[in-house]
Parts: sequence; C-alpha cells; structure tokens
Amino acid sequence: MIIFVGRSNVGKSTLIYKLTGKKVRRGKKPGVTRKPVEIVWRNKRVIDMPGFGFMSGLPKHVQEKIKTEIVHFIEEHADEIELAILVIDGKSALEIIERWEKRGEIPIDVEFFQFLQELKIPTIVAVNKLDKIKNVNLTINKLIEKFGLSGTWEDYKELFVPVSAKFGTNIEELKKIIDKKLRKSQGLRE
Ligand SMILES: Nc1nc2c(ncn2[C@@H]2O[C@H](COP(=O)(O)OP(=O)(O)OP(=O)(O)O)[C@@H](O)[C@H]2O)c(=O)[nH]1
Repeated sequence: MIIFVGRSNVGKSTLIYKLTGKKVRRGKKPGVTRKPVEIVWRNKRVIDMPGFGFMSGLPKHVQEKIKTEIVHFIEEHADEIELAILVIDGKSALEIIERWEKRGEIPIDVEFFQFLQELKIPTIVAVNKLDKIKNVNLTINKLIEKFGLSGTWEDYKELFVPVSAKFGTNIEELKKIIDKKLRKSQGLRE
C-alpha cells in the first residue's frame, strides 16, 4: 500500500494522476464527506488521504476530526504501508510552518513527517509546485531544518524530491525513487 498525505490543495490528486494516470475522484465539498480515496496501481493499493489542516469554510473541529481519522488510518495500516508520500506546497510550506512555530505550535506537516518516522514508514516528501519556487536549494535546506533533520539536501536526495505535478517536472525522478523505496521495503518484508 502507498499512501499520499498532505494539506488540502497542495496537489495530491494532481500528483497521483501524473504518476499513475488515474484520476482520484472525490466530492467537491472539502471536509465532512471526505474519506480516503483508493485506486489500484501496479497491483498496489494507492490511497489519497483527505487533505489536513486549514481549509476555508471548514470549522476547526472538523479539521481536527479529519486529522484524527488520518492518524488512526495510518496507525491501523502501519504494517501494510510500504511507502508514504507526504506532499507539500513548496511555495507556501515554509511560511506556514514559521507561522505555526511563532504561535508555539508544532506545524502539522512537521508533525505528520515525524509521526511517519516514528512508525518507521518509508517516506518521500514531494515538494510540489516547483514551478513557483524561486530558490529550490535554499527552500529544501530550510525545510530539512524545520523537519528536525540535520544536514543539507545533498544528504536527503531520496527524501526531499521537488516536483511540479501540474507541469510534469521531475516526475520521472520521483518515479525512480518510489520504485527504489518500494523495492527496499519489499526486501525488508521478505
Ligand atoms: N502551480 C502549480 N499548481 C499546481 C501544481 N500541482 C497542483 N497544482 C494546483 O493546485 C490545486 C490543487 O490541486 P489538487 O491536486 O486538487 O490538490 P489536493 O492536494 O488533492 O487537494 P485536496 O483535494 O483539497 O486535498 C489545483 O488548482 C492544481 O492545479 C503544481 O505543480 N504547480
């Protein structure tokens, strides 16, 4: 099983479509009605999780409920999840993370990343909307620090992968890294 997680509107569905050629259909209304959407790709279950975090017009308690449901889903399926792709919006992620930090809160992207690490789920952070990022190196180096890791992008080339789902940039590279990580987690299971 492969899961895609990330805030609302970061481009999860677009990325899944670019990678698999399959459309993940869901209701237009964000929030209450949203459940994980599943497709099958290369004989694997691929799950597009509902977007977490702020969504305009969505009450805070509903956001919290969605987050809790995602956490439960991941905990319940931890053994089956071969790979998690955490999608972030490369243009706005840092700004949002810094805003949360200023309020003394743990940014939700960082929280999810660390949660996946704790469960030892192989992870890729797809830094999407590359077309909107001015300085990719600087952005990813700062993200690495915010995610609580030490070192630079050079040390994490297979963890932080910039892509543009909309324009198809670097999708092939992402596919290669996905394949590699899937082979690795298969190896660990056998
Ligand atoms: N500029 C730019 N826009 C993108 C990119 N990828 C996705 N988008 C746009 O971002 C918006 C959200 O994309 P979705 O794929 O619906 O995002 P999502 O994360 O599935 O959103 P939720 O369904 O709310 O969870 C759409 O308008 C996309 O066209 C990208 O690489 N660059």
